[in-house]
Amino acid sequence: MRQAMIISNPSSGKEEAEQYVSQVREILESQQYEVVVNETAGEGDATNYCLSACKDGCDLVISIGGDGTLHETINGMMDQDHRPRLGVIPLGTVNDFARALNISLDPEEAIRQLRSNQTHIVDLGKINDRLFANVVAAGSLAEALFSVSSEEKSKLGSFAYLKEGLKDLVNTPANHLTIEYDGQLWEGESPLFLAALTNSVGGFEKLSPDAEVDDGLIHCFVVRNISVFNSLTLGTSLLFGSLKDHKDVDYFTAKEVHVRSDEAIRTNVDGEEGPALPIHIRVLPRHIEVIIPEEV
Ligand SMILES: Nc1ncnc2c1ncn2[C@@H]1O[C@H](COP(=O)(O)OP(=O)(O)OP(=O)(O)O)[C@@H](O)[C@H]1O
Repeated sequence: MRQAMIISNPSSGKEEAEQYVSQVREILESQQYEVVVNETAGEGDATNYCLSACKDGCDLVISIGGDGTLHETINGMMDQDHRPRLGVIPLGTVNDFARALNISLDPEEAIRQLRSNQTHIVDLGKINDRLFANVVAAGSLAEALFSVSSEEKSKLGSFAYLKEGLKDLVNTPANHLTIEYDGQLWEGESPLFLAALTNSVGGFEKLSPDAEVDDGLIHCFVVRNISVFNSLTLGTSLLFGSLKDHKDVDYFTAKEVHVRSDEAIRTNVDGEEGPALPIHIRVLPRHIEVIIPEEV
């Protein structure tokens, strides 16, 4: 019999994971899976559960939770030769990974979509010694953007990021960054460096429109030191998705990126606090197979 593991975070979203677990279990059992359910109790649990799923040769792992739970889940697959197929039931406020794969943001619909026979083999990224599914952000503006509380995020959705970001943009100091990518160099002042694997960043689905989930590329955006005057147009670009064409933004793609600074700069990885600079990012092309909805 095929084996499936459900990893569910009872604290995600509106704390409604429990009611979805039985619906997911029902679908998997109807597909002849033997199902194990693991609820997370805190940080690291989803990683440990997924690691044991890899080691036990499990066929399928379903992550029920927000981007944080998904991030922890995929980290259980690090350095594993056997990586189970992945299903995603999004319960968070942003849900970038689900957005990028056209998985419904309505959990009940996403559960129905698990019956799909279609999968997509997608890239993952590695930052220092951990994996990421979506985005790495660094710089003072990233710190401002990602310091939004969960409550505020739930209330305002993606716009919370923008609201906080714009408020701080004018006063955000730039940091001196040195970015080496595929043998090239970018050096200068920047309040924000973004490295995206998918088109959806912070809930903005058009922010990185050229990024395909399996293109083997890291899509990098470096915001150059911006004047007060330009902060408004940059905000509009964040909203309407022309970030890479903005005159104060440098855009490039790479397979491998090193970012360093003499200043102490924290990063944000898939919406969670990440390592401080220096960072080494590389793409792991077509690394995991994810269940996606059938095309209609
Ligand atoms: N039982 C639990 N109680 C409280 N926190 C938990 C529990 N299990 C896991 N966690 C923590 O929850 C965090 C992940 O939350 P997740 O991102 O999935 O949901 P969310 O915060 O609702 O989503 P979003 O960030 O998109 O709003 C992780 O930091 C993890 O350590």
